Amino acid sequence: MRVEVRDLVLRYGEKTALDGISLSLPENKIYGLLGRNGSGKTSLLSVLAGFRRESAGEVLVDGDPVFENAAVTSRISLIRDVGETTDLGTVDDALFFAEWLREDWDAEFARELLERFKLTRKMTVKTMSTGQRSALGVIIGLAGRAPLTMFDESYLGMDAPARAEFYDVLLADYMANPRTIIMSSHLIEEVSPLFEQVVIIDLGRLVVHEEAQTLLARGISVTGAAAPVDAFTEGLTVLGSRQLGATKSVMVYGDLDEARRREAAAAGLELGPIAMQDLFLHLTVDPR
Ligand SMILES: Nc1ncnc2c1ncn2[C@@H]1O[C@H](COP(=O)(O)OP(=O)(O)OP(=O)(O)O)[C@@H](O)[C@H]1O
Repeated sequence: MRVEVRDLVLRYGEKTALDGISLSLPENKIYGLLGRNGSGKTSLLSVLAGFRRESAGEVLVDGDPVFENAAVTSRISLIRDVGETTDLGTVDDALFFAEWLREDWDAEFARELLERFKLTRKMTVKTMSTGQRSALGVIIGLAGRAPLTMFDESYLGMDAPARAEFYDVLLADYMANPRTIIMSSHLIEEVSPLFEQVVIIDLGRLVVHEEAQTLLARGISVTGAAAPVDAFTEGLTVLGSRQLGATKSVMVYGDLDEARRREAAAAGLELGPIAMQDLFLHLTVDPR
């Protein structure tokens, strides 16, 4: 499903959580939604899922408004963080409910996922560990095959091997059954290889919406003797810098054409990539 958001504002009383976000997400891609704590990720996903009504602006999924539109919301799945499924009975009850809710539910796939994540149908959700509850959320999200599926940090409770398993399964299933997937996460380095496009929000505003590869290509570290590094990076958008003795490394954000790259080489400077995590840190404001 394709998502169009225009001038979206969401207020909680006096608090403005989303402050005029416009976004256009073509269908059948995997999107990463990144932002610091309190930047508005959960708020945005809640509005996209129709859990909350926008205070202003427009939210369209496949061209239709979302809020109180069952025909659209029945095809949207938002898997939130752990804990929200705690008052359900057993795993079997949770799966039964999910199957009833989701028209594209794949019962065989759900069975396979239960085995992969080592859950049994008899387990009582309330007494399951955090990681097991996360896994249940992930199973419901994957087997639901909703045309718009969103994971709001839902897999953070799982341990590293379980998360790796989730990423593998997600990618394989997405290839076989393309759909629009939005994932919010704090584990940027870990999940960023999955993203085709990245959306970064900060303080309720859109900071970046880019192809992941383009975003990574725009982040460049320039390393060498301090004086030529300073001369080369003057006028560029500098994200941060480090100096060790006479060697300086400056992170810049922008497009460097071939001529500029040759110029750097001629000045004895080394150009290198920046990790997604570093780009993220420097493109957003520390809320503390
Ligand atoms: N129900 C609410 N009532 C009042 N303010 C809220 C409510 N929910 C969220 N907020 C505020 O709105 C802002 C955005 O919150 P949101 O939960 O969307 O951020 P987030 O990016 O998902 O954060 P995190 O990464 O910490 O989960 C925050 O300042 C938060 O305090």
